[in-house]
Amino acid sequence: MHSSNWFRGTGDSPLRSFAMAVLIVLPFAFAQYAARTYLGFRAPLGLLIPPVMICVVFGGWRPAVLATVTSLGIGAFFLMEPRYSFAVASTEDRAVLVVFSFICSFMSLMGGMLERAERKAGCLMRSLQESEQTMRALLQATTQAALGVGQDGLIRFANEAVRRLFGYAPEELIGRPVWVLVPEGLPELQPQDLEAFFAASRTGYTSQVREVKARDKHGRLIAAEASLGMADTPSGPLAVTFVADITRRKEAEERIIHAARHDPLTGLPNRALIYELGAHALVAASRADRKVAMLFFDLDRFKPINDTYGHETGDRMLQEVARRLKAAVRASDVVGRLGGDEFIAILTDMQTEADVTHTAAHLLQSLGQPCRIGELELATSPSIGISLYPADGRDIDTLIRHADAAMYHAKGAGRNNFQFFTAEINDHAEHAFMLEQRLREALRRGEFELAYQPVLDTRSMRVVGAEALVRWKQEDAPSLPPAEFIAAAETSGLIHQIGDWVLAEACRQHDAWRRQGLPPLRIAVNVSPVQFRAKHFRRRVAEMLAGAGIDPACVELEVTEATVMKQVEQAARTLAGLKELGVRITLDDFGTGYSCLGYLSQIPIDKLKVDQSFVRRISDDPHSLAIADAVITLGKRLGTEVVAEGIESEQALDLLRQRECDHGQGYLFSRPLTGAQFATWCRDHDARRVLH
Ligand SMILES: Nc1nc2c(ncn2[C@@H]2O[C@H](COP(=O)(O)O[C@H]3[C@@H](O)[C@H](n4cnc5c(=O)[nH]c(N)nc54)O[C@@H]3COP(=O)(O)O)[C@@H](O)[C@H]2O)c(=O)[nH]1
Repeated sequence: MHSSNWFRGTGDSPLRSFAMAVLIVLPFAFAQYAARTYLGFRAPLGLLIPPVMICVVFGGWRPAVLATVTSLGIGAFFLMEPRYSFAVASTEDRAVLVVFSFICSFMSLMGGMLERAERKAGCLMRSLQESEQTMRALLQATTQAALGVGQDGLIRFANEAVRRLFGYAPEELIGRPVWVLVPEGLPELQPQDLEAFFAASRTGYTSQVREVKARDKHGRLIAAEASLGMADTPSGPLAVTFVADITRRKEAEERIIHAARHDPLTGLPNRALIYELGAHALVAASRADRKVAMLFFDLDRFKPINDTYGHETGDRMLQEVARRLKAAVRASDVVGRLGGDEFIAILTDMQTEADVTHTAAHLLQSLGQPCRIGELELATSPSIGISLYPADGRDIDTLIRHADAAMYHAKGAGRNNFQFFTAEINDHAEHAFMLEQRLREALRRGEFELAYQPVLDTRSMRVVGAEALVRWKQEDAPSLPPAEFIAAAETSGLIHQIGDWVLAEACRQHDAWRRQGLPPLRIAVNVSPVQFRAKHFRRRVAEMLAGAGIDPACVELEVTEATVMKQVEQAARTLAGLKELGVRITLDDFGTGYSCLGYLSQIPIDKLKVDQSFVRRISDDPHSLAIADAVITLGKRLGTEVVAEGIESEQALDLLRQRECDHGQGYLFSRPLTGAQFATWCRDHDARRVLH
């Protein structure tokens, strides 16, 4: 049967043709519907099926299709007379139509799936392209040089910023080994370690940041920071590195580190660096079985130069000393400044003590030469203490401590000389060290107490005040007088805490006497030169007074003449600050040594205290009497009160009274007493006075 017969066959009518067309289109429409419903998209390929099938069925291939269908046995089912047959088609045509519909559905389905796969692939491709473009744009936009390095160490990727950092065009770097850029400092990018880096990344290696030394095209070394990460690419893992130039940051860091380890005035190593370099020197000496000498320098008469000619001159002198010190030792030796006028030289690689002596003598000679500073020619000299490694100590701390002790010995031996540390100096230094430890303990345990010596009006013999004198009451031992521990407290700096305690305790006792009904009194407190020169002394006094709630006018601070004389201008400022607080100032030990009276008008004082060395001899020694006389007269001229200490006899008291010395204190009246004894003594004294 061919197509024309088929059209002309049974029931061959427009209606039959229409029915055939509907039957062909229906499965196709169904397939389209199914694809859209269940797969969610159109199947455009299915559109080709109807015309193809129509050609097949109605064209010359119809017999072949029928034969195939029949031979496959499918046709038998359809060739059977169906119970419900298509009214418009022959059995063969029905079979053909069923086969068509299967093929149609299958093709539509396949077409749909194909289309879906294509669309998915297209989407993936587009997103890949997008992310690659984004990545490229980001890598190009960043100011940091970005490199991609393969497992073989070759650069696979370089962004535009590499040009700025390394001087290479990006394309110049592609394919070149990364160690042309990173010659040192980043082990992961060295040939031998690169493999290990990649291996580590496979077992969960996380990104890291390293500081590296990189090299640019011109061989210049750059301080850089490399952030390393790992990327999986189709061609294998890639070490992705961002490299930032941190030269400026490193320079700033180095400046900060340098500043932290060097003395700003002389540029020499400071204490921290001296310890560090010294420790290295000791290790090296120990390996080579050599000696190291620690030289501790203190400049003689530097303070007066500083005070007289000003800090600028003093600073220039210290710079000159630093220069001479450096010039006099070898480059391998260490020269540093501990602070103030104290310098250190660590002489390494010494074989004998004679070597050290030779260098010390040379340094003494060099530093003793006058310094020309502007118009001035100023001379200082060093006192040098020397300790040796390993004999005098095996660590820097001990060596410096022992050299310092030897330096004090040199000062005591007339200055401008050097002294080696000895067993005798050691004993002395150890005693000082032990005393310092015991003082700390004493402060912690509250072992200090105050004794109070009455101060009387020489005319009326009324008690006008008390001088507070510190004592150290030791367990199972007699109390120690201040002469035994004040110097050690000053050296160790513990005097600040002790001084604070003395002032606070004296104020507390003053308040207690007031409450007990004692007449209004002034309380005198001794101030150490170390306390007086401390930066925050005024503030400390203000806090103490405020804490005690005492009327500041009742407090007399006793400062020695020597303390004031050492730095007159500075002392005058400090005294003026203290006066602003409302306290009174007494110049203690007046007449002992300095007696440069010209400065007295510059400083605000309320009282002069005639030193007890004159008062005790006032009746036997005309010279002492003359001095006491002069001090009292001077006090009158200056409008200050005058107090004489150390009055031990009626005779001395009479002489002082005759010269109108205002106040007096001494064993004639009373030895220093406890707070309670003082109150009783005052009452008894008043009673005796009334009776007389
Ligand atoms: N920084 C501080 N220094 C203090 C403090 N307390 C005392 N000191 C100073 O210690 C030095 C010795 O003092 P001290 O052993 O207490 O002796 C004082 C008196 O006991 C003694 N004195 C008093 N009258 C007489 C006397 O008639 N004869 C005699 N031989 N000695 C006597 O004099 C010392 C008082 O001296 P001064 O201070 O000059 O008035 C002494 O220098 C104290 O300053 C303190 O808390 N902090």
